[in-house]
Amino acid sequence: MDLLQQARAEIDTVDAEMAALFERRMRAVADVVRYKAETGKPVFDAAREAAVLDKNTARITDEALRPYYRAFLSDAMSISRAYQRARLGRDTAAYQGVPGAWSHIALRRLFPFARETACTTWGEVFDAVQNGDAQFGVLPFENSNAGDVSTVLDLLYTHPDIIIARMCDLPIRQDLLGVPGATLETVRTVISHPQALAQSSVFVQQHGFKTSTWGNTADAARHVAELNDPSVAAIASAETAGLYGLQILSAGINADGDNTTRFIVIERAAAAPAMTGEGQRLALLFTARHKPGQLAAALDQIGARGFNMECIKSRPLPHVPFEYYFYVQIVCPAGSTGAGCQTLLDTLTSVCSTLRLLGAFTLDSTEK
Ligand SMILES: C=C(O[C@@H]1C=C(C(=O)O)C=C[C@H]1O)C(=O)O
Repeated sequence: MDLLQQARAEIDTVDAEMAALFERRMRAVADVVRYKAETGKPVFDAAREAAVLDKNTARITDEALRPYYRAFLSDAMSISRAYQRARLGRDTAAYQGVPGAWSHIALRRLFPFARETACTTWGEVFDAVQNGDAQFGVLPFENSNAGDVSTVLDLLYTHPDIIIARMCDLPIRQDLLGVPGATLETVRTVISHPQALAQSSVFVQQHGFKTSTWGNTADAARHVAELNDPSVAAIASAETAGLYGLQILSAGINADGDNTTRFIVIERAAAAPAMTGEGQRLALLFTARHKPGQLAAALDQIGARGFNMECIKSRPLPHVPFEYYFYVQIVCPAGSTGAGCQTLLDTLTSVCSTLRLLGAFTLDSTEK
């Protein structure tokens, strides 16, 4: 047996043992499901997961393997949550748009096992989560080029029962999609959303394509599939090609290679978001008194306690002319705990005129 065969034989043995252990773990998770069904407790328990990760990572003797084991266990718990949600019937996720839209792609990467529900507007996504038709809503929050999605921020402000449960960044890559048999040589016209056309204008000009604007990228792809004409192509995502049976004629044609959209997952809060400190971000919404230095006093407290402010956004208060609210996102420092976060919040409560903890979450990546 050569080295590869030997190693694979060992991996097969380990996998067989892990398959049995996986089933055993999931049987225990099924008991947790029964408990959560009876008590109505949320599936996700941030404090428990942080403790599980720390306790078990410390058991790994090879230090170089620790971060990999942490990621492995973190994935195992994410699968455990997906299983629990499915068993509890709490696995519906809402998004705005049509299949293949960027929100839909973000949803699929975040919740690969979820039941999906499409909404026409961002407000409808909030309604679905608010009234329990969906457990989660996936919404765009900010784009690295186009900036804030202010309407979504205002909807967060006006829905006090809703929290940000997760946040993730999705790189936006536009591809040229055509029907089977189409090539770069057969294409004459390219259709897409104006923004996608603008992002890909250098490529489009180089090839001398005519352009035509469309309501959104996913619909453009659907239209190209329906036309079944090799002279018409769409600019959309690779995922959209799969949905509508199109081929990728050219990948990554947008010139703005660092274009990234930050998405949030919203959830109806059963309780205040659980703060665990290190590794988390806190999202705060607050208003400040009309006195000199009030905003600075709040920000000073954040800095003085070692929390790094990642962003601050200011928006007009809904229905109160020329008054403003602030959204602040901060990173919990290394070594910080839930108690340290609570102390910061208590201090801010005395400095701000209103304060709401909108979320305590980790910033996920949608890229594997
Ligand atoms: C199993 C549970 O549910 C979730 C999944 C966990 C796991 O798989 O270990 C841990 C905490 C929860 O986020 C639990 O609450 O114990």
